[in-house]
Amino acid sequence: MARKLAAGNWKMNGLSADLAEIRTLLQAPAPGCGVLVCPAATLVAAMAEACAGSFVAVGGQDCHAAAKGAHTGDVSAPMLADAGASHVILGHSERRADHGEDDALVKAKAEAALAAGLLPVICVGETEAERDAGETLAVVEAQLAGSLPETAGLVIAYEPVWAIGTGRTPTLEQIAEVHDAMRATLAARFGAAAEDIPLLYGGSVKPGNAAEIFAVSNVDGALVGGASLKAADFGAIITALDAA
Ligand SMILES: O=C(CO)COP(=O)(O)O
Repeated sequence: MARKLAAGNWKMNGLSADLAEIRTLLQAPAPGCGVLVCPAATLVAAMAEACAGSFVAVGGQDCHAAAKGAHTGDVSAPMLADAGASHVILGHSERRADHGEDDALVKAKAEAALAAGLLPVICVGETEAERDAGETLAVVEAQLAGSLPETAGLVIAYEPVWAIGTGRTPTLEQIAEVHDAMRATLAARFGAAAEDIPLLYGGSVKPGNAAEIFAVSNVDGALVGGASLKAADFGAIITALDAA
């Protein structure tokens, strides 16, 4: 069984004053599930310091495929690890859309992350047009085939693009269909190790819908955007996962 994981993606939000939300989160008793928060690169070191020795792990939101070099504005996996990160989100649909990232680049970044000792959180998911065309499983399978690293030390997040920041979510049956298919694909690829890969759902997860999503087959947690910014909301989602 994969360890359950509640992950927060702060996206391009958060100034140093917002670390107060993390300090509030840390006042709760440590849950049994894993907890991860991924702030912008500017906050990784300060958040890692605030979370040192606590139940909250810290991650980046992207890394370059190279360990260092002439890549102005980019951050490498060793830099994130050096700042105290243990994870890095890769292939988020916002990066695929905003920066033209394709599966091959996501895979190269994942290999770089693993080489630096970071656990990649690889994001996949269909657009609304792809779902309407009945292509959801094919799109997700192709993204997994193209973007996974060679080894099974990773986390996968299924994030339908049309559910991100919209307040809309797939039905529980639709989530189960994709998560079951992803587990089967991972088993074919990695064998028994696939059971240990946490499969997160992401897209408009809130305190009000978390419990029902966490009860879905092969859902091991969530990658939470907007509702991870406030300790009260993210704390409620963590509590729901812990109880699932
Ligand atoms: O993209 C997401 C997490 O990576 C989901 O964002 P929201 O939870 O704001 O819909």
